[in-house]
Amino acid sequence: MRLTVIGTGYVGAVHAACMADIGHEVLGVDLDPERIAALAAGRPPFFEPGLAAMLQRTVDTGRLRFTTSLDEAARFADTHFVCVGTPQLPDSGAADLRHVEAAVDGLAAQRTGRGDEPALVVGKSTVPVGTADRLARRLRVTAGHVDIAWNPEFLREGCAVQDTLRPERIVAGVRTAHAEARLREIYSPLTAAGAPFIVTDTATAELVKLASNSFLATKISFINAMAEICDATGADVLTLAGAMGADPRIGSRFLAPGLGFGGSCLPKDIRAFTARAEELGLGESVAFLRQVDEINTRQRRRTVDLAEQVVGGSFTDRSVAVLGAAFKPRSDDVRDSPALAVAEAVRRRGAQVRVHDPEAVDNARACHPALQFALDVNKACEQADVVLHLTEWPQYRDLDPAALATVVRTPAIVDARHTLDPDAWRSAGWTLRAPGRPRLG
Ligand SMILES: NC(=O)c1ccc[n+]([C@@H]2O[C@H](COP(=O)([O-])OP(=O)(O)OC[C@H]3O[C@@H](n4cnc5c(N)ncnc54)[C@H](O)[C@@H]3O)[C@@H](O)[C@H]2O)c1
Ligand SMILES: O=c1ccn([C@@H]2O[C@H](COP(=O)(O)OP(=O)(O)O[C@H]3O[C@H](CO)[C@@H](O)[C@H](O)[C@H]3O)[C@@H](O)[C@H]2O)c(=O)[nH]1
Repeated sequence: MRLTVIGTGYVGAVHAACMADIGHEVLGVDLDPERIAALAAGRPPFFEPGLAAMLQRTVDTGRLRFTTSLDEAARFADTHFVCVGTPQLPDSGAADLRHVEAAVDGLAAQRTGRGDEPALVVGKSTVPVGTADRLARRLRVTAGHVDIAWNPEFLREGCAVQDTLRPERIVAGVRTAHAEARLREIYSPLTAAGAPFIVTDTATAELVKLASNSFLATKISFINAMAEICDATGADVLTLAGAMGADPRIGSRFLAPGLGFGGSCLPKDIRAFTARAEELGLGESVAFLRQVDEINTRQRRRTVDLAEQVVGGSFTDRSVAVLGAAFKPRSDDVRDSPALAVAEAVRRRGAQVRVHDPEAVDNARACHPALQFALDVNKACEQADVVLHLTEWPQYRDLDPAALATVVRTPAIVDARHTLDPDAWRSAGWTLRAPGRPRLG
């Protein structure tokens, strides 16, 4: 089938490439001409495992093309996936829907009437519950020949290609049988391979996305709240999480304690959900999400405080090495990165900070020009008074503690992600501290 993908960021670029890979003819659209030029040459504008090869392959077959023209998109296909950003508004925390509205209105206005069937606009962006209904009411006034559906995206950065090709579920929020049939046809290669296809109304589809992210965020903050209790009582949060997770009703996934969640989704989505609930007069129903957010932010401060304790109570004249800048491993995305928030706070408290990351240094430097960056771990750790392990890239787990001990000034490390082997580091002469694991200290 022919389809377009409007917005070619982390979601849109992956969706476009995967849809072409499963056999569709796809036109990707973005306002950013540099991004479009890179994609058209088969180069992803960000790091995502597996994407570069897939992009090159699908561009070479001719099934995937790119443009900056919405007009061309409207003429090219009858199905348009909207994957534009829905960032957080600065004051209220609500979702900024400007880009979604511009894309949907633009498509409706430029629709030139291909055949009798209405064009189908499929939202993939994360939006407040009720958005599709509101857009549909608006479109009925301007363009009765456009149908709207919501098909929220659940991919995780770092494994986005696999998540798209083998999704745990496809949620199709539709208003018409025609929209359902079209989405079933588009996703048939994935459903034939076993992906569940859940059909619902658009409001429920929008809510599945917000409720899922809120639940995941709550799980992470729950275990981090337990880490605080562990620090005060001598209990061990890793053993606790392992024992809790062994109960299948609880499950061990998303129960990893440490520095908490960041990125472009969980933090902004719980705030946008709270803002929407308050708008509906239902603030109390999700009041716990404010606590989830607060617990999460507190983990950043706790990590800074722990590091300050390790260097003797003050960062003044101290040199701090930071391992990790991306908000999670296998990504170069630094949006709301907990690691960079900690690095910046440590710098503001007077330390000299040098940050290493395998993929995210360029993005990090652009947002945090006052931090220093190093392209290899040894350079970052040279003469450091403490090393902070803040993003759990697998290569950090494989570091040789004995060799690194010869590079730093003081062999002290804070493992805020709990993926280093404490015994290996301590037997190489390091002091290793980790939040929620007071007995290590
Ligand atoms: N990043 C993720 O892992 C992820 C996963 C699931 C859902 N989401 C949601 O998907 C949406 C997109 O997220 P993202 O991370 O890909 O955003 P992004 O900022 O990486 O990309 C958005 C792209 O849309 C383009 N754009 C904006 N307005 C446009 C317009 N009118 N026409 C064409 N292009 C336009 C921008 O230039 C940009 O390239 C958000 O709602 C987000 O919450 C993100
Ligand atoms: O047990 C855990 C799991 C994750 N994290 C942190 O939580 C954040 C988010 O991680 P993850 O959810 O894996 O990454 P995202 O790519 O942000 O994906 C989330 O947000 C996307 C955008 O909405 C959704 O599509 C995904 O389903 C949802 O997992 C990262 O900072 C992780 O370090 C933890 O601290 N502990």
